Amino acid sequence: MAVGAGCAALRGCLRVLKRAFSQHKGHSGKDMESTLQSVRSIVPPLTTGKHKGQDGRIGVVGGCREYTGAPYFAAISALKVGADLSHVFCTQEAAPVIKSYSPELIVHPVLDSPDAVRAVGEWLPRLHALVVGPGLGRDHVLLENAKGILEAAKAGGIPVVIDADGLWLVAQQPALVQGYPKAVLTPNHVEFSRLSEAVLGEPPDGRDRRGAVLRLSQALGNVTVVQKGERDVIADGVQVLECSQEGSSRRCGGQGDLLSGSLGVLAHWALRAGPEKTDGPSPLLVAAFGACALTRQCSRQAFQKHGRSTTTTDMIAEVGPAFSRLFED
Ligand SMILES: NC(=O)C1=CN([C@@H]2O[C@H](COP(=O)(O)OP(=O)(O)OC[C@H]3O[C@@H](n4cnc5c(N)ncnc54)[C@H](O)[C@@H]3O)[C@@H](O)[C@H]2O)[C@@H](O)CC1
Ligand SMILES: Nc1ncnc2c1ncn2[C@@H]1O[C@H](COP(=O)(O)OP(=O)(O)OP(=O)(O)O)[C@@H](O)[C@H]1O
Ligand SMILES: [Mg+2]
Repeated sequence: MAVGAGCAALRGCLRVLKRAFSQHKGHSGKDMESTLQSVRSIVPPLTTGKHKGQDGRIGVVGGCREYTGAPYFAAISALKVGADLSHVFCTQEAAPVIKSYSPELIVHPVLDSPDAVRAVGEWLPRLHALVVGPGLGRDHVLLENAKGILEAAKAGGIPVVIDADGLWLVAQQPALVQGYPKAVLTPNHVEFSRLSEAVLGEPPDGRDRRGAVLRLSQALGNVTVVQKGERDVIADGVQVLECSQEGSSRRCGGQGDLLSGSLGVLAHWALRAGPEKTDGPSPLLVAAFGACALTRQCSRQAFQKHGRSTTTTDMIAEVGPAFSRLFED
């Protein structure tokens, strides 16, 4: 018993040392392959003995008058990656639009109601992960409701992926995610600058992206941060990974939504598998790397077929084949 506990502690120490040593070095092709292998280890097997919901019940908080595509892209991506149920919590006006895109999503028209936080809160215990922000918009009432939902998710220990206007909210109130170990932020270039200025009081150093992402992550109490770009840079306060999986030169809107929706499922799978399985990088680093690689591979495959006319819908059609290619072959 004591020997077993000692071995587990030693393995834990070795993991931390390995992570600390890899903090400053580049991420080579060999590292990429070993991280992809870690992603493969968290993917749950498809077996006949499972019940609906076991492989993931994901919620997306977003969808308003202006933006109905973003929450749809995030929620459908979660399903296509392998979640069993995908919910969207949006405004009353956005709900019929999102429902009409897909009969597969469960759409709750609650986000602009006076008791939005209670209504979503009732669902939270049934969700494995929450994606906050795609298509949320910047309306004050919606942001306040998203804030209440985020606080309830934290109180319930639910993993949260924060993207798009959810990051706008966090830039106004960084304390919302400060030190929450199950949070992942997925800023694009502009969102990253905004967050850095809000949290660190200065714009990021563009010559040292790895350092800039690590500093933001540390300042937020080791929250996982994914800076999207030509290469995706991912840090969890201790270690930095880069994903340079080949994507495409198409920069149509919605690709980030595919990433955040996929990450919702992968975060759940990775945390469930735990650090013993991911062996080296933390579960959320592995999940984030997996979502980045998958999004870029979808972009590559869609671009091979559609070239300049590639849109996010074409990329979503590639989620299945891209996932198999990266994580199952
Ligand atoms: N079909 C839809 O419904 C979509 C809705 N979206 C939503 O639109 C809302 C606003 O999102 P935005 O991403 O526009 O955020 P912002 O409103 O903060 O705008 C960011 C601006 O930065 C620019 N930008 C992005 N990457 C850049 C880079 N590398 N260098 C320089 N400029 C860069 C963009 O063109 C954009 O104008 C969010 O709610 C988002 O989810 C997007 O997700 C796209 C798809
Ligand atoms: N210059 C680039 N070259 C290759 N891939 C890129 C480039 N910029 C972004 N990407 C990839 O595109 C995906 C989305 O990143 P992007 O910066 O477009 O997010 P976003 O602006 O939040 O998207 P959205 O329109 O969904 O809000 C990520 O997987 C990222 O790796
Ligand atoms: Mg975005």
